Amino acid sequence: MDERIEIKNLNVGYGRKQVLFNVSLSIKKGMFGLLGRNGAGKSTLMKALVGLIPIQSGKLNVCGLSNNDKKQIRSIIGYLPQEFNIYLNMKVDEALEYLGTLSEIDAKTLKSRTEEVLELVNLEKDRKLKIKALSGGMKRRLGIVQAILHNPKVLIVDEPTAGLDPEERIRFRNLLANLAEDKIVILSTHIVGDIESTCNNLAVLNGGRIIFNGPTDEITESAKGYTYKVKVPKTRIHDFKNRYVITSQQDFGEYVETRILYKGKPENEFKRVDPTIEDGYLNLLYDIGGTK
Ligand SMILES: Nc1ncnc2c1ncn2[C@@H]1O[C@H](COP(=O)(O)OP(=O)(O)OP(=O)(O)O)[C@@H](O)[C@H]1O
Repeated sequence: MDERIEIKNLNVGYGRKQVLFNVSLSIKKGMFGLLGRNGAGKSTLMKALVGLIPIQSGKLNVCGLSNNDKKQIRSIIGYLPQEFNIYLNMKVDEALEYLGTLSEIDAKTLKSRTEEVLELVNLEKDRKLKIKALSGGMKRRLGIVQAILHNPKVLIVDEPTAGLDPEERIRFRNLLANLAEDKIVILSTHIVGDIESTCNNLAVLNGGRIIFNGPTDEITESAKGYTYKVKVPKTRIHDFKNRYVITSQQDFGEYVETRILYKGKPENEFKRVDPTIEDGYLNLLYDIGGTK
């Protein structure tokens, strides 16, 4: 079976409100990042892929299955929605048994698969805990368990690291990267760091349109030659902020060290630096010309 997701000229909306406009993407095995501001349409795209909302027009093909084969598509996709809060009063193992049965996994396979996956996400010792007693990070890992119980070819995770502490965030990213060795994993997020450390390819969605689709390095390169560090005296900072796109700043008392994106002729005190993926992303989001 073809291990690719092909999306062509996809249009999706809610009632009269159109949210996705002519989205086209080709996604292959490994980790793929979908980056965009809040409200850009990431969750809508994820839901359309899983078949939870209808598409207005366009084509979807998931590993050889077209969007008309909804039931079959669901059987090869695992999905962790943004809000994952199921069966709070059930114990971890009870919930998995229930979910596995709903997915029509036979009892013997379910038992061995549950063991395997709980171990993979390091929750094997917590199987007797009630779901409401799990921490945010544990709950997210349980979310992955329910999504991969039926061993899908595709795993879709929507904003999975929001609210996690740094250690749990790294653990979660590594887990996804391991899973991506033999699956298509789509990670939707507005956190640039999540993409930077795990995804070789990404798309940026802005206002329901794809504004970038390509290798992660390429987005970083887009800000090359336009990224500067500038030490700005406190007395000038207000005016400076009005003129330039500041991507970060650090206060050193007498002066503020800023990082800016700027395409005009630099001033003497501008020190050119190598861009990060965040600079590249912001360069795309803002239409950066000369000064603001
Ligand atoms: N059920 C719905 N009915 C009507 N409009 C909706 C619905 N769900 C989402 N929208 C709208 O669609 C647009 C895209 O929302 P979506 O949740 O897909 O964005 P997102 O990129 O996932 O954002 P976030 O990171 O905040 O979840 C927003 O304007 C939102 O208000």
